[in-house]
Amino acid sequence: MAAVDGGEVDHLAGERATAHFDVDAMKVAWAGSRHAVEVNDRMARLVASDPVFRKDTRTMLSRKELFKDTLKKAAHAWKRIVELRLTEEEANLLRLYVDQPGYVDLHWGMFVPAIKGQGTEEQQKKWVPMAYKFQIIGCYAQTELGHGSNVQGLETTATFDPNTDEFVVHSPTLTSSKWWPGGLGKASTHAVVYARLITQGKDYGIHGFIVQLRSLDDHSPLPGITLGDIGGKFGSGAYNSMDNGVLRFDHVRIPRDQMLMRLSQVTREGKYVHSDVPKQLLYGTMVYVRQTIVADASKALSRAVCIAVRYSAIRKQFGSQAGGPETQVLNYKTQQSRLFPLLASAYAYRFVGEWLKWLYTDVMQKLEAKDYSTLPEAHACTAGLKSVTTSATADAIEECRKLCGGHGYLNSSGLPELFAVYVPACTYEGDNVVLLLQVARFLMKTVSQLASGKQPVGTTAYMGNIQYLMQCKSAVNTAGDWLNPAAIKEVFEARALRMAVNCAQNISKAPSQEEGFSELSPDLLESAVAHVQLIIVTKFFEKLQQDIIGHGVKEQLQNLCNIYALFLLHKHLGDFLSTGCITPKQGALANEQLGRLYAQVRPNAVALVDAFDYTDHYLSSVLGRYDGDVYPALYAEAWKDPLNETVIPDGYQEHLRPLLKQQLKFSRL
Ligand SMILES: CC/C=C\C/C=C\C/C=C\C/C=C\C/C=C\C/C=C/C(=O)SCCNC(=O)CCNC(=O)[C@H](O)C(C)(C)COP(=O)(O)OP(=O)(O)OC[C@H]1O[C@@H](n2cnc3c(N)ncnc32)[C@H](O)[C@@H]1OP(=O)(O)O
Ligand SMILES: Cc1cc2nc3c(=O)[nH]c(=O)nc-3n(C[C@H](O)[C@H](O)[C@H](O)COP(=O)(O)OP(=O)(O)OC[C@H]3O[C@@H](n4cnc5c(N)ncnc54)[C@H](O)[C@@H]3O)c2cc1C
Repeated sequence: MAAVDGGEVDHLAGERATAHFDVDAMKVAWAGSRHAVEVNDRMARLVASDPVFRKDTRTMLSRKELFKDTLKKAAHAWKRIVELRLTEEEANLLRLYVDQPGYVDLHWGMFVPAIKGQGTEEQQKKWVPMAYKFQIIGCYAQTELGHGSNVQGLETTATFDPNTDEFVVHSPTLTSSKWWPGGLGKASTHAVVYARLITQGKDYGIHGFIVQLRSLDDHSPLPGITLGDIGGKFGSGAYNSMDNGVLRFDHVRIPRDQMLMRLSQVTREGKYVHSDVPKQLLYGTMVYVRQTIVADASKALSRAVCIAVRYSAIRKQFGSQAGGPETQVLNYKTQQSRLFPLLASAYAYRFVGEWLKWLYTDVMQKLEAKDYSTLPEAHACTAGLKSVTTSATADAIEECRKLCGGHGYLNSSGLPELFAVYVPACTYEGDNVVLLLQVARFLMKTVSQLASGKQPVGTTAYMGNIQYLMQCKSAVNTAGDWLNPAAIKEVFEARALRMAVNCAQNISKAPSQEEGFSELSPDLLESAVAHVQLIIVTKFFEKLQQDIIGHGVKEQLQNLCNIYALFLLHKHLGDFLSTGCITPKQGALANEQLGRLYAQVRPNAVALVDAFDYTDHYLSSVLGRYDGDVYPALYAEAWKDPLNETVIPDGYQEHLRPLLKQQLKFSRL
C-alpha cells in the first residue's frame, strides 16, 4: 500500500481485493524498473511530507500570491536538492512532484538544452555550469507577438557590427516583441533569443543568441531592454504560476561569442560560415521537449483517470431494490465505455513515451556520428506523437471531470486545475494542427518515394508492404478474432497506408503540389492521425513482447492494449469502412469484443490506477483519495474557501441588506 498519505479506513479495500494481478509488479511495468518505482516513491513522499510544498489552497491565491508561492517553492526545492545532494534523476522527479509550473521548468527544460544542443564546447563550458548552479536563470525566447508557428517569420534582428565585434539585437516592430516565453516575465536573468542573423548586409535567417536581460545585482532590466508579464491566463491557479513574458530590445549589444555557434559561425570579420550539418538542427530543442511532452501526457492522463476510477468506485446512484445497495457508477456500462479506453490510453502513452525516449537517444547518438538520416523520422514521430497524445489527453481530462458528475467541477476534485494547466500543451511546442501537417508532409514524401522503389524504414516500414496492404481484407470472423495482434495491426496498417495513398493521389490531381497539399489539408490531418495511432498501437504490442514479470500483469496489459486498439477502431470506424479495410459486420464484432474486455477490466480497475503509485499530495483531489473517504473530505474542503471565513459575507451591508429590507422601492408596486 505504498501510496497512502493518511486515512484509517480503506473504503476501496473491496475493490482492491478483486484484482487479478500483482499490483507491485504492475508498478514496475508502469515505471519502467524497480529502481524507477523506488526513486519515484521516495521523491513523491519527500514532497508530500514537506509543508512548503502544500498546494491545497493554490486555486484561492491571487496571481501575485501564486507567483510568490511559486518562487518560494522553487527556491525551497533547490535548497532540498542541494542539502540532500540529490542526483539529476532525483532532482527532476522532486520538481515534477512539486507540481507547480514555474520558471525552473524552462530553465532546465529549454534554456540548458538549447545551450547544450546549439552551443560550441567552449560556450557550454562557460554557460552550463553557471546555469547548473543557478548563478543565472534562463528561458527560451523564440515566439513573438506576430509569429509563433512560423519560426522563419520571426522579426527580431541580430546585426553583426565588425567595428566592436558585437551583435546588435533589436525589435524593429511591435509584432517582433518576444511574447509567451515562460520565466521571461519576472524571473529570468538570461534568455536564448532567436533572431534573424544579419551580417555583411545579408539576412541569414533565424539563429540562437544568449542574451543577458536583467542585472545580476538587483534584477533590474539591463539598458535597452523592456520586460514584463503578458497577463493572466485560463483558469484559476493553474498556469498562472508561470510568468510568461514580453521582451523588447532597443539596439542591445552582445559580444559575438554569445551567438550559439555549434551549427554556424560568424567570424571576427563578419563572414558567415555554416557547418555541414542540416539547418533543422536549430529546431533541436523543440524536438527534445516534444519528446518529453509525450511522457508528460501519460502522467497527466493517468492522474485524471486515477481520480475518475477511484471516485466512480465510491459514487453510487440508483439501482437500489428493496432497500439493497445502490449501484456504484463504475458498474454502469456507459461509465466503463467512457473511462476504460482512457485508462488504456494512459498505459499506451506511457509505453510509446518510453519508446520515443529511446528513439530520441538513438537519433542523438547517430547525429554525434554525423549520420543525419533519421532526423526526418525523429521530427515526424515527436511532432505526431506530441500532437495526438496532448489533444487526446486534454479531451480526456475534461471527460474525467464529466465522469465525476457535479463534484468533478469543484476545484477540490483537482480536475479543473489539471485541465487548465494541461490544455496549453495542445498549443505550446508547436500547435497540434501545424505539427500534424508536418507529419503529413513526411508521409506524402514517403509515399512519393515508394514509386521509385525506395524502401521505407522505421515507423513507415509498413508502407513497403503496399501491394498487400492496398488490397487486403480482414479475415476477422468472430469477436474473439479481434484479440489477435496480427489482425489488429493489419487493419491499422491498411487504414493508415490507404488514407495516405488517397491523399497523395488527390494531391497529384491539383495544379501544383503546394495547392493540392493546402486543399487536402483536412484529409491530410486525418491521415497523419491514422499513422500516429498505428505507431502507438504497434509500440504497445511490442511492449507486450518484452519480458513482463508478475502474476497477471501481462494479461492485464494485453487487455488494455486490445481496448486501446479496438476503441480507436470503433471511434474511427468511418476510416476503416471507407478505406475498405473492414466490413460493417467486422466493425460490430470489434465493438462486441470491446464490451467483453471492459467486463474483464472492471474488477481490476482500481488496482490498475493504484499501479500509477501517486500520492494523495500529487493527485491533489478529494475525489481521487487513496482511501476513498470522499464525502468527509469534500465537506471539510468546502469550509476552507475564503467565502466561508465569515458567516455573513462581505457586501451584505451594502448590497444584500438594502435589497432585503426593501429600502430601494420599485415604484410601480
Ligand atoms: C495542477 C498542476 C499540474 C501540473 C503542473 C506541473 C508541471 C508543468 C510543467 C511543465 C510545463 C513546462 C514546460 C513546458 C511548457 C511550455 C514551454 C513551451 C515552449 C514553447 O512553446 S517554445 C516555442 C515552440 N514553437 C514551436 O514549436 C513552433 C512550431 N513551428 C515549427 O516547429 C516549425 O517552424 C515548423 C512549422 C515545423 C516548420 O515549418 P516549415 O516547413 O515552414 O519549416 P522550415 O522551412 O523551417 O523547415 C523545412 C524542413 O525542415 C523540416 N523540419 C521542420 N522542423 C523540424 C525539426 N524540428 N526537426 C527536423 N526537421 C524539421 C521540415 O519537415 C521540412 O523538411 P522537408 O523540407 O519537407 O524535408
Ligand atoms: C502556455 C504557453 C507557454 C508557452 N511558452 C513558450 C516559451 O517558453 N517560449 C516560446 O518561445 N514560446 C512559448 N509559447 C508559444 C507557443 O510556442 C506558440 O503559441 C505556439 O507555437 C503556437 O504558435 P502561435 O501562437 O503563433 O499560433 P498560430 O500559428 O497563430 O495559430 C493560430 C491558428 O492558426 C492555425 N495555423 C497556423 N498555421 C497554420 C498552417 N500552416 N496551416 C493550418 N493552420 C495553421 C493553428 O492551427 C491555430 O488554429 C508558449 C505558449 C503557451 C500557450
